[in-house]
Amino acid sequence: MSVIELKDVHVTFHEGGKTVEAVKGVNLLALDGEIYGIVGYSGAGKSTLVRTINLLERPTQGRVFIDGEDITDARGARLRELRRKIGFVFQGFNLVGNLTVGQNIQFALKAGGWKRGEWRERTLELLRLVGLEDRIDSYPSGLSGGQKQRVAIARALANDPKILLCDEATSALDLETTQDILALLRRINRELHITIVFITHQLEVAKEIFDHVAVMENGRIVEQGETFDVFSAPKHPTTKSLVGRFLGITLPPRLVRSLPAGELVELTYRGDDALEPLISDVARNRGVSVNVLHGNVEYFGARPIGVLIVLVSGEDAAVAAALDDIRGKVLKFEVLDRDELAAGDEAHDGEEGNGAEGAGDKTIPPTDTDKDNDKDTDKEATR
Ligand SMILES: Nc1ncnc2c1ncn2[C@@H]1O[C@H](COP(=O)(O)OP(=O)(O)OP(=O)(O)O)[C@@H](O)[C@H]1O
Repeated sequence: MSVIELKDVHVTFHEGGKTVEAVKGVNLLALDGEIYGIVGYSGAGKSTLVRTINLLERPTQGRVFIDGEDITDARGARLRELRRKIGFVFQGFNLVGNLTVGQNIQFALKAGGWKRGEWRERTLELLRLVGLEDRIDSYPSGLSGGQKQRVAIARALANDPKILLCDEATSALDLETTQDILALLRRINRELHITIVFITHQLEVAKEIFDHVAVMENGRIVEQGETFDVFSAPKHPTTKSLVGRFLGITLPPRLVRSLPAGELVELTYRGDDALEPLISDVARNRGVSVNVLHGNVEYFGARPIGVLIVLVSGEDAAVAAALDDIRGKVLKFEVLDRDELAAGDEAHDGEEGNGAEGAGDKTIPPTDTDKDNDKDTDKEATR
């Protein structure tokens, strides 16, 4: 296990007379044995940052520490030794096409100084770990994307690294294969006690395995913390945008146009908070009607975050009081602009279907509060 610390790291590229400040003064601390994730949109500087950890990219300023040792100036044999202890998994697998699976791994074993007589046994051990011992003699071209990534992971583990760096390691894979690779990485993290730094632009990956997450934007870390805390109450606009896109739910314009009068509100809440009783209480106490139009619950680790779109109707004063009651009880409260939603993209509307019934599998047609609350509870219970 290992602790990684970056102190005020900058990376500046000079290319064709242009200067690109890819990383601008990043401080980062990944603790022993955790899965530390970095998320951000394309071009934020994630790849450049993660590559400074094994000095594939040298900081133009700042220091890199592994287990308290300043490695920033490591070269020659010391650098090779460091790189052996820091495995790297790439988005594009980077397997050598004219070598078999076994030979790809043995390439790393040779570089790591393993004796030739040990290669086969060690290769089989690594392939067993990733569930591919029967493919030792296959060529990469005969493997699926997920299998190639498993081989790449086995290769990255060849020299018993203490740290594994994953650069968009699942971005080239479909959802199901992504889940398998994430489960494998989590097992490696837990069983082999390897600290993992994982960068991705996919929140579905981040929410699954990150213990700690840092959000990167324009070369800087703009927000970080425990994954659930960051995603359940995002503060920086970039985090809000990432989470909003991920959790985001939209109402078909045709449905919005057909709704009765009332305030349309989007509520984001911790899924383990009981929102349904609150909504029922508010509806009863304030004499208003609250219809749940749409709902989504996503799990971040083991903990859920929910989003509901509700329509609150009744006397103006009662609706205002009901909204006040709800506002303080949720993570995020946003009154939606009905006119804007109603004027939305007609093509999208058509795709989604003709109103509530055909409005996509996340949309719930307007019904009474209790019935919809049951649906939402069921949704959580089946996960
Ligand atoms: N070797 C390089 N030379 C010049 N500019 C570079 C180099 N590597 C990266 N950059 C630039 O640095 C910035 C950050 O790139 P980086 O790849 O680190 O971002 P990212 O968040 O990983 O995005 P992506 O997921 O698209 O790779 C970009 O503007 C990129 O064009």
